[in-house]
Amino acid sequence: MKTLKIAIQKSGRLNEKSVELLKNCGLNFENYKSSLISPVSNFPLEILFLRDDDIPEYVQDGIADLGIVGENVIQETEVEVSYLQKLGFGKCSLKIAVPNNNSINSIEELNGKAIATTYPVILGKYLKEKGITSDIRTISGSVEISPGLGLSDAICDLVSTGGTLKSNGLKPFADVMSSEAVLIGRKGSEDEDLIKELIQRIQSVLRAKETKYVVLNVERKNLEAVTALLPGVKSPSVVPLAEEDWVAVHTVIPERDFWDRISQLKQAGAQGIVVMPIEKIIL
Ligand SMILES: Nc1ncnc2c1ncn2[C@@H]1O[C@H](COP(=O)(O)OP(=O)(O)OP(=O)(O)O)[C@@H](O)[C@H]1O
Ligand SMILES: O=P(O)(O)OC[C@H]1O[C@H](OP(=O)(O)OP(=O)(O)O)[C@H](O)[C@@H]1O
Ligand SMILES: [Mg+2]
Repeated sequence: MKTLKIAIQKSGRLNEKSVELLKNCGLNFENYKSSLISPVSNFPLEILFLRDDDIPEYVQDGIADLGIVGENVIQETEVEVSYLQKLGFGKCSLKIAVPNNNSINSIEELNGKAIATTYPVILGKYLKEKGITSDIRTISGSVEISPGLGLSDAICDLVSTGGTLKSNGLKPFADVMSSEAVLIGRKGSEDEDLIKELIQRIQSVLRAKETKYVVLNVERKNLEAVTALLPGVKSPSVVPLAEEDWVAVHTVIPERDFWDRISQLKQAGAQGIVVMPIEKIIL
């Protein structure tokens, strides 16, 4: 049987979450990064630990069948790959930022200005679309210090909390793109059975993360009001309790509006609400 290869980041922002996701999919492997390649003992898969910048091309060229990498890196490397699944971590935005005391107030004022970035391709396309010509200065890291050093008037870099911008006296100015980690595959790989199986496992883990398992007690006379608040569930399980006229309801609730839903359930008569994490949801 064919052995698949999946490329993940060796170390950095996406490494831990990528390893966690694959382990949650029931894949057994040693996380020895020094070996750079780790066989999975219970699935025909090998894990390649790489610099994130190299992952899109490895996948495009078929050296790896799959990869986990930020959308920003895919756009920057301009590869032809299939986007198979958004993964919900590594969320950040690529932004243009300027020094706090800077007088740049509109995007047009970036004309003729120097912008330092590690994302010259994405920034170049963005500026072109806006009809702006700036001097893009490509550097490989620590972009935020470049205005302070007199190397540029503005920067274009990834932002999540905004802490790095703030501590370098910069303010965000324009959103270029938002990004998160995604599973990518070689073009056409989505039709392969082993890849379909892996995607299905990943989706079952992601679905479970978005949902909580809830057990609550309710008096029969309030059962209808309580179940009316659980529209997403086909048919919650209703189990009789030793105490007559009382039942236990087992259901799942989306993480998104969890606390709102819980307070509505309480108002409708739910009591003794127990909430449990879900490991996987397989449709
Ligand atoms: N502050 C952040 N918050 C959330 N996600 C981020 C943040 N910064 C970067 N990312 C995402 O994580 C990815 C990896 O970031 P990291 O800083 O580890 O990259 P790197 O230094 O280029 O690593 P490598 O050594 O693999 O080349 C980025 O491409 C982006 O998609
Ligand atoms: O908005 P914040 O939460 O402060 O995050 C933004 C910072 O995170 C990333 O760098 P990282 O810390 O990954 O270091 P690196 O550039 O050396 O990889 C990015 O390049 C920013 O510098
Ligand atoms: Mg990198």
